[in-house]
Amino acid sequence: MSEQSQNQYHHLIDDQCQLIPGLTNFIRQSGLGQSHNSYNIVSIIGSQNSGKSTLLNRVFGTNFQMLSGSSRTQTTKGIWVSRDKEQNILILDVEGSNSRQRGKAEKGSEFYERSTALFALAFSQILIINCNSLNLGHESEYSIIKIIMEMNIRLFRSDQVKQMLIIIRDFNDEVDNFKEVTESIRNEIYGIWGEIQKPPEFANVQPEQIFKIDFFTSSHFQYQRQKFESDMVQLRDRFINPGNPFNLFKGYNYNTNIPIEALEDLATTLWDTIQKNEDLNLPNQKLQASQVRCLKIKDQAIDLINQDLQKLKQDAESNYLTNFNERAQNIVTRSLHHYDTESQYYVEKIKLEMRKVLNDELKTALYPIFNQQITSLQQNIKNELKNNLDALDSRNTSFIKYMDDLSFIRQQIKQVILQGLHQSLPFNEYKVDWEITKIDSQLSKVLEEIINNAREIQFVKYINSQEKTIKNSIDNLISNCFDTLDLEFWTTIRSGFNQILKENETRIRDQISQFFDHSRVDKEMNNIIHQSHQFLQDDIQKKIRELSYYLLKRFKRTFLKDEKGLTRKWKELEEPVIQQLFLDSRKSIEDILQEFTRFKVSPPQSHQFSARMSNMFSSEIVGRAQMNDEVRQAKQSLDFSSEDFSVLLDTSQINKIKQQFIDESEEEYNQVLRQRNTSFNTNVPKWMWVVLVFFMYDDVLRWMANPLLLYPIILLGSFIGLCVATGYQSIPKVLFQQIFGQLTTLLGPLLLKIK
Ligand SMILES: Nc1nc2c(ncn2[C@@H]2O[C@H](COP(=O)(O)OP(=O)(O)OP(=O)(O)O)[C@@H](O)[C@H]2O)c(=O)[nH]1
Repeated sequence: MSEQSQNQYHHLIDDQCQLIPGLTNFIRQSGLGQSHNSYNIVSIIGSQNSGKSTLLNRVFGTNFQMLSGSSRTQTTKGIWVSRDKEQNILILDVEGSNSRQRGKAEKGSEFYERSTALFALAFSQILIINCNSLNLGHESEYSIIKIIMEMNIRLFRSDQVKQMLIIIRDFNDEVDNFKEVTESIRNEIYGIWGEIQKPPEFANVQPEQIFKIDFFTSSHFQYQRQKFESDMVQLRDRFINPGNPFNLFKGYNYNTNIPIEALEDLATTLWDTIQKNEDLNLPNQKLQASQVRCLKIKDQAIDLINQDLQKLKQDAESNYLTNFNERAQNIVTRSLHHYDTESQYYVEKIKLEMRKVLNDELKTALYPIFNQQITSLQQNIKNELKNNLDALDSRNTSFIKYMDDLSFIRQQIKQVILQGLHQSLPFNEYKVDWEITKIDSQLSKVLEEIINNAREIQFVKYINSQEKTIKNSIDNLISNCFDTLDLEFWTTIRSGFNQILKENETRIRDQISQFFDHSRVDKEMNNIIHQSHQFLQDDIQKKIRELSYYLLKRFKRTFLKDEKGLTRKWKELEEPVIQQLFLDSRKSIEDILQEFTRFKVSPPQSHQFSARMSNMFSSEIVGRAQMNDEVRQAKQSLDFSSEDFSVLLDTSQINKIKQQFIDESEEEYNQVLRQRNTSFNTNVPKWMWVVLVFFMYDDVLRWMANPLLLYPIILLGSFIGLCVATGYQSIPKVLFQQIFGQLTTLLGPLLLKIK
């Protein structure tokens, strides 16, 4: 065949029983690619050199090679495909039967003839059986029809009645009666139908239920050439003119056609099945071809978006993508759109099944990228939380403001999670498979953990600072009580401590109950109260180590000072009075010391808790019998008796401190006595003062000339004058007495020694 004519044909099956790929290409190149399922297929079978190619070329405008001159060699080998010059009709020219050249083929000529004829019957809508009027009635002419009928029983699940057009060539209507001839052939065929072995279910089936047989006669090719050509034109009209009452495609259901681009798959499947000599089931074969095609279209639809998918993957690996859903949607939509467009003419069921497969594959391909996106989202959330918390920490705000800001941040991040999930979910239908609810709760869990952690840290800081405040107040209370030791020591401590707790508890409760639940607040308050009680114990224990110092200090204040706090004038007091004063003071201190045998502050309850308990005790509703364990315990703690107080100082420690105090207080007493009995200025004779003034006066005048002495004296004089003028003359008097008294104490003994 020349190169030019090669383009108008496709050699579908060669003479070695091989199906040659390229039918789809041929369909495209011959301009049938867009005909979808509105096309027809016409095949021709018949004896070798019976003028098949000649007929096809005349009727369909094809250019099949014809035998020229007197050569009787075979021109058509295997099956060749061409198309009608105008219409969407594919034409199959099948190698002639009774081929002498095929005798040596591998599986034999009979197998080959049967296979190609069966293929032509199964593949096409109209099978032309080319007969010569001269051969009619010959066994060889009917053998092919017999074979087709037999084989067609195996095609009984065909989707349409098979249409056969028997063309009787070289028909001479002057000699032969068309009606008689065709009736005779029809009877012959029905006779064959009766002869062939059929499965039981075909026993009562009439051949016309399976075959539609039409006849056409053509005039003698050589002797009635003009008429022959006119017959060919008429025959063409039956194929192409829908208005022709003998139109051969009338009533054909094009929906049973698979799309033309799947024909190659169908041809391959059919030929394989025929070659394996398996049962044919045309609708199934068509479904199979549809399946193969839909699978290919599905693969194309994946290939189409593969590059974008890879790009999305790369981008998602390096960053969180705010437009992930849009990009994923675009990928899926584009892929499905391609699939829908390309598969629209295929069997609905198969089309939908494969669409689901495509959808699943797209979802599966997107899932790891989605996972990456969620990992980035989680990281983003953590980073954003960290930045927000760092900023909040750096603002150094109050506890309440911090907690308010924290809950604002929590709300904000919740929004970020919602938005992130929205941005990462391309379709709502993916929600379940991609476990969005689970991811949402995981991300929320991460958020809650970080927020709770920050809350707890801030809470601990707050509690610590509050405990510090309480501790300072307790420190002050204890210091004051030790500075002013008296028999009311424990009462003062208890009421002071109670007051501190009450004030702080109200404040702390108010603040923390805005952010923590009732039981947590109660628990923390009890801890604070317990801790405060511990502070109190520790503070008192610490001070107790210096108890001797505080007792002596207290003793001095009672013994050395009068009720107004002024230093006693010992010289004005008689010794027995002083002794009595000493003994009284000592006794009171010894009494105070006895107070330190036990720690007399019971572990307190939360004020609000106690108040609740008290209310409950006073309530008549709660009878003793109804009192539950909690109430009973609380009541016991309120009834704390002195027996329960812990030991502070044992008897030996008390005795030791007492002894030390007695020694030190006696030393003080003796010193007072010495002071009383030692009078420097009264023991000095008056004449001695006169002599002293006589020898000193000129020196005094000389000292006065020195400004370092004169100015302090003037300043001192002015100060005394100012105090007198403003009515505070007692100030210089007291100062003078103090200074003079000290000087006398220091210098008196020295001067006495000199004397
Ligand atoms: N008597 C007669 N001869 C014809 C007719 N049509 C064609 N021929 C001749 O028959 C010979 C074979 O024609 P082809 O058209 O090549 O026959 P064919 O059946 O395609 O041949 P193969 O493909 O080799 O089987 C040629 O010499 C034609 O001129 C016809 O209607 N009657």
